[in-house]
Amino acid sequence: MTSPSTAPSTATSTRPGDGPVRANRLTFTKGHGTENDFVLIDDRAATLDLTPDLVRALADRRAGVGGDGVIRVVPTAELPEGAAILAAEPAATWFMDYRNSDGSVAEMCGNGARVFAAFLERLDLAAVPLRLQGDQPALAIGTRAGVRYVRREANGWYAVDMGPWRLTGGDDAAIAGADAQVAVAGLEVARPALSVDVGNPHVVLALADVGELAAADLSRAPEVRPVPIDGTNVELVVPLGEEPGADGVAVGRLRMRVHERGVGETRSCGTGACAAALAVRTWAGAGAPDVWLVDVPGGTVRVSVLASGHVELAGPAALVATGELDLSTLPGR
Ligand SMILES: N[C@@H](CCC[C@H](N)C(=O)O)C(=O)O
Repeated sequence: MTSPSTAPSTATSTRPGDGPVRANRLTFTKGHGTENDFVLIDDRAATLDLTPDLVRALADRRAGVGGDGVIRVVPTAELPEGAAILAAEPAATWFMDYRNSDGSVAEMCGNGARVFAAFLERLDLAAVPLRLQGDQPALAIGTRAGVRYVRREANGWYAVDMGPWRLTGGDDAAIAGADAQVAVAGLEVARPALSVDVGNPHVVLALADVGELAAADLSRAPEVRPVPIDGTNVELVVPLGEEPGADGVAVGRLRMRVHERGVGETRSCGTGACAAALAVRTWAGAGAPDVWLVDVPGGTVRVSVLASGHVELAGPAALVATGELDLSTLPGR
């Protein structure tokens, strides 16, 4: 993404103008960001009817390809929300159509945005006019939460400007440090928690130590009160203190597990890492670090609170396989 010449040109399995399905076989790529894994579909021709049933079948880990979600590349102009996105940013020509593994639609996926950028590079679709973020070239992408900008770092990580964030409960929640109660199986009492909106909804609760974090049973959805109307992602965090960053400025660190809306427990959640860092930073008060390393079961991501009022997520993205799925083998087809 730093320049068109860095985009790999191999394994482009769909020709421009083709749909992803030929002879009832769907071409897909499998990718992950810190083991939050996705089935990626090149639908640049916007011909695929990505129904909830098809999403569930693709994401099925036994009868399908398997993934926490499905991500479709589609021209932004083809989406109902596309006109508003393109009016805000004409360079956001490609839209990340993200679906949870249960078939539901979500506004945003942070790990998915990095993997989406890597997939656009693989497809040679990332050499669109790049926008400057500060002095860095960045790829603009359309999402249901609005335009997002992705840039490549020297270490190969992708950094996503995740846009504005807010504590859902406003100043009162910031002062109290909580606006919800969450009961988690395996933990004895319900805990106070802080709701954070980073384009999609999150509720973050702090646990005493890594022993408690390990004891939490996330095979069932935590019970959140008051019940969020649209559901929520829930992050369990253990703050691990501060450490010196590369430039000598203190960096915060925390460990996190997550139960994702529409999925279940996953090995990483990018928006969840942002929400977790923002909650822990709020609890820590004035002088807390702006940069946080978030350790998740699938690796580590970096969250930075930007002076612009946005939050940035950085981490790896990997494309691990490309193949064809025989759609006639899927249930109901
Ligand atoms: N894993 C994603 C978040 C995906 C959406 C989420 N499950 C929701 O329904 O809001 C991430 O990396 O952010």
